[in-house]
Order: sequence, then structure tokens, then C-alpha cells
Amino acid sequence: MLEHGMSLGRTRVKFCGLTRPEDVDAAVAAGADALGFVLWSGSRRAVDIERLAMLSARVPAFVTRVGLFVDPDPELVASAAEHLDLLQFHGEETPAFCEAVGRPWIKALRMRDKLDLPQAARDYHAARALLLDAYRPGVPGGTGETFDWTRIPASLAKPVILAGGLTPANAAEAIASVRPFAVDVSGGIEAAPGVKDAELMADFLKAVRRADT
Ligand SMILES: O=C(O)c1ccccc1N[C@@H]1O[C@H](COP(=O)(O)O)[C@@H](O)[C@H]1O
Repeated sequence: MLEHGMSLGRTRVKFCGLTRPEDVDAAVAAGADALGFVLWSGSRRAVDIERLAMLSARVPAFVTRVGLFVDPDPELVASAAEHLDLLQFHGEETPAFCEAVGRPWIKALRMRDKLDLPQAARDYHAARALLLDAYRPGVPGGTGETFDWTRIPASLAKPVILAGGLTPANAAEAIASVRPFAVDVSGGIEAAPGVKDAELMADFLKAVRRADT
């Protein structure tokens, strides 16, 4: 099984918080590997099931459709799941909750001071990857803030998706420092919350490709 620290072909890229069909098209055209849709109503990037269905239908084969949830009602997950390939749990969901859903999932962990990453990797052993995000009390994610990347161990029992405050300007440095399996960005490719900027998306992908070569 792939672990953090193994040699990787290239850094995968997830763009998150898409709400508009033109942004989905631009993200796919730019070369994103995965697109994220926020199904948490507290977000300024939230989409409902109807909008998710419309956006998801535009995504071609081999681009992963990811649904982002924060401590969701299982009924919401069940109704969204038919439009998704992967679930991203971004709240305080337990391993038992994530596993009970019965679909491929990743777990977001906010890098609070006392977080024990090797232990979390053991606890969430059934996750397809761990997504590491900045910690701001009272905010579940999407803060636009970075964290201290040196806190990520060189090897970990799960693939790492690096998130939190990434932009076209710092993506290459982040990749050189962490060598993650993937990077995830939302605010750093936006003109406004939920409104992506095609040029920033293309610039972000270029920065990642540069870092990989
Ligand atoms: O984007 C949101 O509104 C959001 C809300 C609740 C949890 C997570 C959220 N976004 C995710 O947070 C990280 C980092 O985002 P950013 O690049 O710092 O803006 C990323 O996974 C977003 O998808």
C-alpha cells in the first residue's frame, strides 16, 4: 500500500470548492486530477444536491469527484454519494463513522498542536489518504492559512494530501518540502469564495509541474 515518503510519479492536484459549471470545465482543461464539492451548508462554497448533480455530470472519466463533508448526517452522504467517487470527511468524524459509510473516503486532519499524526494514521487506517490542513479554532477548514510543514513526518502509514493556504506562489516550495502524494487548494485559486479563477488554476498546475521536474 502507498505510504507517505514513497517515491511518487507526480504530485496529484485537487481543486476544491467548485460551484460553477465554467469553473469545472476550466479545472478539467487545466489538468486537475480531482475536483471537490463542499456539501457543508456553513461554507460560502456550499452546493446543494441538485447543483452537485449538475456539476458532477460535467466531469469526465479519470477525474475524481470528491464530496467534502463536515460531521454530516448519514442521509446527506447517502444522497450525495451517487454523484461522487470519493468522500472527504473534514470534521470530527470518528474512524467508525467514516468506515460505516461504505464508500472510499479520505480524512482531513487539522494540524492542532497536540495532533499525533502516526497515531491518527493508525486510527484512520481504512482511509485512502490523510488530508492535512491548517488549524484555526472554530473553523473546520478553508481558512486560506498554511501551517508548519516540517511537522509532517518524512514517512507515514498513509498517503498525504497537503492543504491549507496553498497558492501558485507557494505550491512548489510546499511540494519540495513535504513531497506529498497530492496537494489540495481552494482559496488560492479563487477570485472570490466559490468563484474560481481560470488563470490561477492554470498557474497552480504549472507550479506543481515545475516542482515535479
Ligand atoms: O472551503 C470551505 O469552505 C471548507 C469548509 C469546511 C471545511 C473545509 C473547507 N475547505 C477545505 O479546506 C482546505 C484548505 O482550503 P484553503 O486552500 O486553505 O482555502 C481544502 O481542503 C478545502 O477544500
